[in-house]
Amino acid sequence: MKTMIDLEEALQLVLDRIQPVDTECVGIADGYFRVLAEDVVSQIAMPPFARSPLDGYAYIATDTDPRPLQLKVVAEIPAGTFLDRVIDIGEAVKIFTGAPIPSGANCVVRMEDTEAIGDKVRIFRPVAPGSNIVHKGEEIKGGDVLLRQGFYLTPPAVGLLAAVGLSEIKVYRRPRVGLLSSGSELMDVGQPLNPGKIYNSNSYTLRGMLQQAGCEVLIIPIVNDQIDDTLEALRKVVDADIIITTGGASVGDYDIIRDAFAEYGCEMLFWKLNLKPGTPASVGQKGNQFFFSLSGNPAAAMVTFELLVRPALRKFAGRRGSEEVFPVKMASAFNKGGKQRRFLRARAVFKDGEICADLSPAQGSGILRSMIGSHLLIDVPANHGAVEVGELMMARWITDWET
Ligand SMILES: Nc1nc2c(c(=O)[nH]1)N[C@H]1C(S)=C(S)[C@@H](COP(=O)(O)OP(=O)(O)OC[C@H]3O[C@@H](n4cnc5c(N)ncnc54)[C@H](O)[C@@H]3O)O[C@H]1N2
Ligand code: MOO
Repeated sequence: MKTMIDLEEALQLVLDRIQPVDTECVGIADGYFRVLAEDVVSQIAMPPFARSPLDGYAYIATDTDPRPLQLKVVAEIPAGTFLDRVIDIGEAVKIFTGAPIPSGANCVVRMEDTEAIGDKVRIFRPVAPGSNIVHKGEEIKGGDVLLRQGFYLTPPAVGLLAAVGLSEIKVYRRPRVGLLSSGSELMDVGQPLNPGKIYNSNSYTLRGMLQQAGCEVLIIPIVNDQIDDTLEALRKVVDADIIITTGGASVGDYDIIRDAFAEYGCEMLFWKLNLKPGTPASVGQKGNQFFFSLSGNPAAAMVTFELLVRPALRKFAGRRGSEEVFPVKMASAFNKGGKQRRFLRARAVFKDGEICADLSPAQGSGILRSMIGSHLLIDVPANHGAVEVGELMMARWITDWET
């Protein structure tokens, strides 16, 4: 088994073996945060007809209209209706925002620049031909590919599906992820804390991150530092695509997770990443199931989730693209240079006209609070030395984005 490998090598080892999950059809209201399994082509234009963006009057403008211009009002078109008649020169139609432009009209003047006088309208500021018309298909043409296979369906993307009248879509099934917190010191919330124990927070943190990533989460009750108990727990989630454990990952006598994985029949792909925090992570595979062992330290578990598990989830879920990395200017310093590559948690702040990275004051791998309000992971290469204010560092977002 490989050990102490670079993140990129670890990702390659894992991603090369992952196949996307199968697909299913769902109603679009069940499509949020799912991944499209087909290209979506619009059958209709949007808007489906030329429409008015204003409340006002539609008429036939010329380049030589007098000021004011007086026209006869021959009809009214509230939104949701249409006028079954062509309008002529000298005529106007009272029209409301979102209503179809009547045949013949070539402009809309806004209500505020007009005055109604009986069945006439006086237009103080006549507009040029073509003014204030939203053309048919301005946003979407019939036959346009709206969204590609592999697209992560954000709320506006689901809105777009609705806008073109789609009620069902083909998506990848949600990856099923079993979540196991290992540690004899752990207790679940809802009971008084016993001596030497701590509350299990990792299951709650990771559960939410998995839900946001569009996964179905199977929570496995806390498991003691015992191989037999761990094996029994693993057998309960045989239909999970991925199993994530936290704790028991390092070198202590009670760090039994790797042994449990091996005894369960996993081929171990690697143990230990050459980075901090979260060094003792490992990944195993048994058939189509993948097993991620993350550090029990709460912030380390989150960071390695971002670096290692999230890209794997993307591939499982059928998503396109990969996490973006980009340079960001540092708004604060970090003096503890080290031999190992390190990912620092930072808040994205606006400073001197730029978005900068302000480091969380606590960077310990056990400090969960350091993740709250942190938006970025700053990649500090091995042997980089101190990180200085104003220095440009490579960063990635801590969250899920469509790409
Ligand atoms: N002799 C060595 N000791 C350690 C090494 C090493 O290389 N040599 N590595 C250290 C590093 S780095 C890390 S990271 C941790 C990883 O330890 P484990 O993954 O085995 O995690 P645990 O020991 O089980 O837990 C660490 C810490 O986190 C707390 N924890 C565990 N699970 C949860 C949970 N579900 N919710 C909240 N908190 C949790 C646990 O109580 C510990 O305090 O090992 C170092 N040691
Ligand atoms: O690899 Mo550990 O998370 O630094 O303490």
